[in-house]
Amino acid sequence: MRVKICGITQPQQAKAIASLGATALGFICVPTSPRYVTATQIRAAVTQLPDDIDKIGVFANAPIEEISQIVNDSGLTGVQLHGDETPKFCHQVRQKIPNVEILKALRIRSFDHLEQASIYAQYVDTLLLDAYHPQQLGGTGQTLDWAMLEKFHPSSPWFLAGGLTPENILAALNQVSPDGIDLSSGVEIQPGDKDLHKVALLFERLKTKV
Ligand SMILES: O=C(O)c1ccccc1N[C@@H]1O[C@H](COP(=O)(O)O)[C@@H](O)[C@H]1O
Repeated sequence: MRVKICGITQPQQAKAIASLGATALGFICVPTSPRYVTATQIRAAVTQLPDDIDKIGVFANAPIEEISQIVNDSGLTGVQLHGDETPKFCHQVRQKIPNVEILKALRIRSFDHLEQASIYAQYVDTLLLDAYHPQQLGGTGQTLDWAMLEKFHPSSPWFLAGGLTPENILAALNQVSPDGIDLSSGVEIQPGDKDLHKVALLFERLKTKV
């Protein structure tokens, strides 16, 4: 299973989290976020990471030119579209930067909202389900109703996100079977400052999952 730790701001923490077992690291490219990092900051972390770690930039309603420029400048290998991007926009991003993984984050409000996922699955590589918050785009620590996802089997791989922690991860994975998990505030001391003890505990807990 893929494990993405998101909201990385410090190169040393990026290296440590990769060596603890993360398969992907996320960098927030949304200027209003307390976890925001510039392309230069991302590059400083990316250049110290092994090739087999996915480096995902998180964007929300950013213009395609800006996404493309940041990918080129930073060495990101994937982009997570976390705003109100349409399927058409996702398709245009793929055409502009074809060799980069495209993840579409959907902030799920209700069971009906899950239907959107099948539409997006045609245009992106990977889906990511996050909890809906009326004021914040992400990194909220709010969990999804996992029971709602028990029968969620989209045609593309998908990540479970939203309020995951070392404490609740096994309960979540007992209810749903995603291809990957994504944690941010659940493994932090404060926004952008990861708690390496919590990250280590997460991987200890995941090892007990059969
Ligand atoms: O983390 C942020 O500040 C952020 C800002 C804008 C869009 C997305 C953001 N984070 C993403 O939110 C999810 C879930 O986070 P959490 O585990 O509930 O704290 C995760 O995918 C982050 O990439």
